[in-house]
Amino acid sequence: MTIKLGVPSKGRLMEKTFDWFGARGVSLSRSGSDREYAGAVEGVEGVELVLLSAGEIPRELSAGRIHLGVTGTDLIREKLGQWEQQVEELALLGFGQADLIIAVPNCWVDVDTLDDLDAAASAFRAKHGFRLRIATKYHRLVREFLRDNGVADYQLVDSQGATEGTVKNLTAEAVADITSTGETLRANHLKLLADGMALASQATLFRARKAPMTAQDRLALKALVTKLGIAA
Ligand SMILES: Nc1ncnc2c1ncn2[C@@H]1O[C@H](COP(=O)(O)OP(=O)(O)OP(=O)(O)O)[C@@H](O)[C@H]1O
Ligand SMILES: O=P(O)(O)OC[C@H]1O[C@H](OP(=O)(O)OP(=O)(O)O)[C@H](O)[C@@H]1O
Repeated sequence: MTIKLGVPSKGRLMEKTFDWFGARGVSLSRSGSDREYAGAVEGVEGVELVLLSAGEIPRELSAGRIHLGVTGTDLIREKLGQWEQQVEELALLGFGQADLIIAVPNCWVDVDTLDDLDAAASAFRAKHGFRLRIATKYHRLVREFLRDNGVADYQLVDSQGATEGTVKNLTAEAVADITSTGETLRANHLKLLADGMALASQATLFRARKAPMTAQDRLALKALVTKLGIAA
């Protein structure tokens, strides 16, 4: 058998992940054409590269189909209940930083904090007869964050992309999404709440707690983490 290392197959995390491993003497590369999801690992024995969507890596780790995986901390916490029992954080990789935040329209001049949002949500329900809508793809994280901060009278509406557009499109009153430069929020006339940061995320190397391993795999894993300069 081999140790399976899951890495994002494209997008913002792939190249930086390749660079991070490369800087530590483990060369990851896509083999074949640009469109073929096959990869190669050089510099360490017994490790196989599995190219996957960043969003699918949590599930593959949890199922034990990959032993190691690189993805955002936000995706692990959102997609895996009791994530710490399923995966171990081996290393924060120092890129892919993004914050999960709650944002409301700039024109809501009386709403700057979560307390204000709670008050606005109650007033909204009384006036409109339905709950204020917050668009997000981070259902678990946003529910937990708002519950812990006493915001009650809202409903989540699912948005899998272009979330900041939902306010202009009148399908939501507020959004909960990832931001890094803040440009998308600004361009869509949204402001983040002063205490509205639910999570600071970055790309992280995770180990699956339940992935089956032979004695040989354990040696390969040990050699890999030693080469990467991390403890496991
Ligand atoms: N500006 C940003 N916007 C969105 N995600 C970001 C940003 N910066 C870093 N990230 C992180 O990148 C990860 C998502 O990466 P990406 O968008 O490539 O994945 P994905 O949407 O699952 O990809 P795919 O389209 O292959 O399904 C998340 O962990 C997220 O926190
Ligand atoms: O703060 P910024 O630097 O502007 O980045 C934030 C934007 O980037 C992400 O969208 P992505 O590009 O993944 O597209 P999506 O809308 O399809 O999720 C995220 O959902 C925000 O919309």
